[in-house]
Amino acid sequence: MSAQKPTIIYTLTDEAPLLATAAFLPVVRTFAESAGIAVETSDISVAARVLAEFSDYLDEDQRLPDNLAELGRLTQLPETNILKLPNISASVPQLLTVIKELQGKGYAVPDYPQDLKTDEDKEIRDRYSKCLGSAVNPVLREGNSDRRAPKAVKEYVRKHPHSMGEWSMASRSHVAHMKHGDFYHGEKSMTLDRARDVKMELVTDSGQTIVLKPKVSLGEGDVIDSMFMSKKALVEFYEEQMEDARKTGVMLSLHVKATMMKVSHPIVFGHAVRVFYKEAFAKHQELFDELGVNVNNGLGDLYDKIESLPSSQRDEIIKDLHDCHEHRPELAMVDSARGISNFHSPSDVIVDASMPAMIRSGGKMYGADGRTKDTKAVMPESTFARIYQEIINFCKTNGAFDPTTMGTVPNVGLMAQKAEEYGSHDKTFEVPEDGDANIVDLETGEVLLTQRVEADDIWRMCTVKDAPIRDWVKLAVTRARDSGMPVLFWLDRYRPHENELIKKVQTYLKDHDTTGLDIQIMSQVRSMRYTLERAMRGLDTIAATGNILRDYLTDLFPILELGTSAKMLSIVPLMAGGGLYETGAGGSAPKHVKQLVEENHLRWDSLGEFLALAVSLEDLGRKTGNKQAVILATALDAATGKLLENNKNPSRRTGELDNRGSQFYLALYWAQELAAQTEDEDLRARFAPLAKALAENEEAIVRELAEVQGSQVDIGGYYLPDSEKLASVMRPSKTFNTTLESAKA
Ligand SMILES: NC(=O)C1=CN([C@@H]2O[C@H](COP(=O)(O)OP(=O)(O)OC[C@H]3O[C@@H](n4cnc5c(N)ncnc54)[C@H](OP(=O)(O)O)[C@@H]3O)[C@@H](O)[C@H]2O)C=CC1
Ligand SMILES: O=C(O)CCC(=O)C(=O)O
Ligand SMILES: [Mg+2]
Repeated sequence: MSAQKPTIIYTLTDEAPLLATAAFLPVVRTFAESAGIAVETSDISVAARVLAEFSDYLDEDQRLPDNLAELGRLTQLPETNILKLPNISASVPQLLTVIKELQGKGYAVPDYPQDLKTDEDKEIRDRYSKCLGSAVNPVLREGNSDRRAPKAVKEYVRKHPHSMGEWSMASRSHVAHMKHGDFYHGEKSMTLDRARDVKMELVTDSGQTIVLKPKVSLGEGDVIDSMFMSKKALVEFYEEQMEDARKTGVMLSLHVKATMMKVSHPIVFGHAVRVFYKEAFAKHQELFDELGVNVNNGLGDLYDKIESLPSSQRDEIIKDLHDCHEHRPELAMVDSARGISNFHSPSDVIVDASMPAMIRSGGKMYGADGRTKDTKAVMPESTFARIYQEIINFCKTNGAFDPTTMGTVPNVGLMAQKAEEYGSHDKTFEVPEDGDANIVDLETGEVLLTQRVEADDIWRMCTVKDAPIRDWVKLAVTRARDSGMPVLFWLDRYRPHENELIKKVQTYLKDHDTTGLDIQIMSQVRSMRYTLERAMRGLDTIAATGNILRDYLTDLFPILELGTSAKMLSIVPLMAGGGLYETGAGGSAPKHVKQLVEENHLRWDSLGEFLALAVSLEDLGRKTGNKQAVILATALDAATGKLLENNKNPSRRTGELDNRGSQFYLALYWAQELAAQTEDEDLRARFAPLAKALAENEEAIVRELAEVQGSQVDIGGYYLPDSEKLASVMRPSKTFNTTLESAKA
């Protein structure tokens, strides 16, 4: 970061948000620099993270610094101001494509070792695992989460509601989750009486002690959990559900979050694929083992691996796989036109986005024939699955929500310092043998938590530090006070972990003046019910939740309320005093890249960026006493309001206004707001000519932006696009570019 100049760090990420950034950054810089603010970039794309991790394999001029680690360090400084766009949390199949693209571009990064034969293989695999899954967010999110729909967005939706599928009382869609043997039913939890170092060990029935995690340092008041998922129970559950779906003729879909729960959920996913194709696996297991097939990476992995076989052998396998469909239920599809099912890749169906999409569509998903159908949504882990059944019940009884009248459900989520599942990745294991899985105090040898496990069960430990819990309670009280809304803590006293949290919430609430506030604690299912009943009547309710429900609810409610979580304000007040401003609550929208490359239309909505930038500028202005930054922020908010009022959001249809056009309108309205304000003469004088020039050229610019649409474009790569090609595709209006350039000091 520059020593004197106040700085906003703008992250460069992946897929659609990276494309949008190529167009938006020049606009941001033009405005920010007028207030003496530097806008620096930090590339934390999955490609950049791989290159940084394997610098030692690269030529000197190809090397990249470890930007993520640097940003992680900066989160600990009070002056830090980061604008974070969504990034890919890569599954193994995605990582393999990244590696292939980088190698094709002359970067000598090593192959991803599928089979661990040597120590070197293991080392490379360990290094790659740092780039897998949710590897960025837990590092940067050194604060709890505050996500909400701004008033202007709610007002916009009331005028321009999105479509909602109809719910029928006769809908057969439902959620299927385990009733025993999953993490929920086998959880143990405790609050530490003092700081302790612990280890995770398995004492096998054969008398061996296997240390799985040698040391975890914990502080006084930290909450720790030990939980396991029984493989036997999981496989039985899948078998039952698949049979039930077949018998009753309902489609089957699987919803996991293999990216965020990057160790446990790929395994959970893999078992589903193996059970579904049981006979084919039984017949070809030996060959699959030889080929190194790993269906934790999806059926796509199997298809890739059998490519190398002689065609007769390959055809036999494919036939055997197809035969399995004869006595299995119909599978929900990700892309029915291309025959890509729900089992193809663990990162294609991610529960936070997939369940809300289904609920928004009246409980339906796509089948192989391209038609939408009722579905059995299989979500093995019951801990959080039950909330979805509750909303399905509600919609079946009361019909779909009406976006023009429904209340809003903001979220205050516990996630700082790798809270709960965020910190579980290096503490999750597939159990090698039957035995006792113990969390043991390193100094005293005391067994703090013990579980009876069997071979192939998944055993994991989660932790939450005490300070983030205090901070979360404080944030919830602050939001209740600022908004006047009631707060519900979604905590289930029958779940050991949440029972520990309840005690802490009750204690820490006493640190605050809560007079006049409506703060309640209810189990997840009751919380859902209570919140939905209120939302239906137009009433607002803040959900204060743990990390997973933070993730699930901040897609669920925005998708119902606003049609997309891209229109959310998503703030992470860093515990060290800085700010992390996230853009929307959604992901990196791979489908949008496809449309851009094929038709040169980017339907990505940058509203999340606009909203986040305003808060980032305001925060920077207040903290550094930079009045111009605050004026920029106020003007930007007004411009965003005008953009919504005039409905200049990107359209989904090629040929109509897209992301680039929407950004042009934002620049126009922002300049007009600055030209109209009277608080700062310098800013007025600087932006009045720009406002005038952009307005005069509106027609030419919109035409130039529309003209390019409709044909293919080349951005020189997917994970590591060529920056010049990207700039030329994303900035196609000469008139806009030169007008913007003319505003520079
Ligand atoms: N904060 C983060 O870093 C996050 C990262 N991710 C990562 O993103 C990737 C994709 O995840 P996925 O589950 O497909 O979820 P996404 O949120 O990326 O996509 C789901 C759908 O939401 C819509 N959408 C999301 N953002 C926007 C936007 N700004 N403008 C318009 N529409 C939007 C799109 O709908 P449509 O196609 O109908 O236009 C999109 O296809 C994964 O790698 C995942 O790990 C996911 C969530 C958060
Ligand atoms: O970190 C991730 O993988 C995704 C995070 C996410 O979906 C969210 O924060 O809403
Ligand atoms: Mg999410």
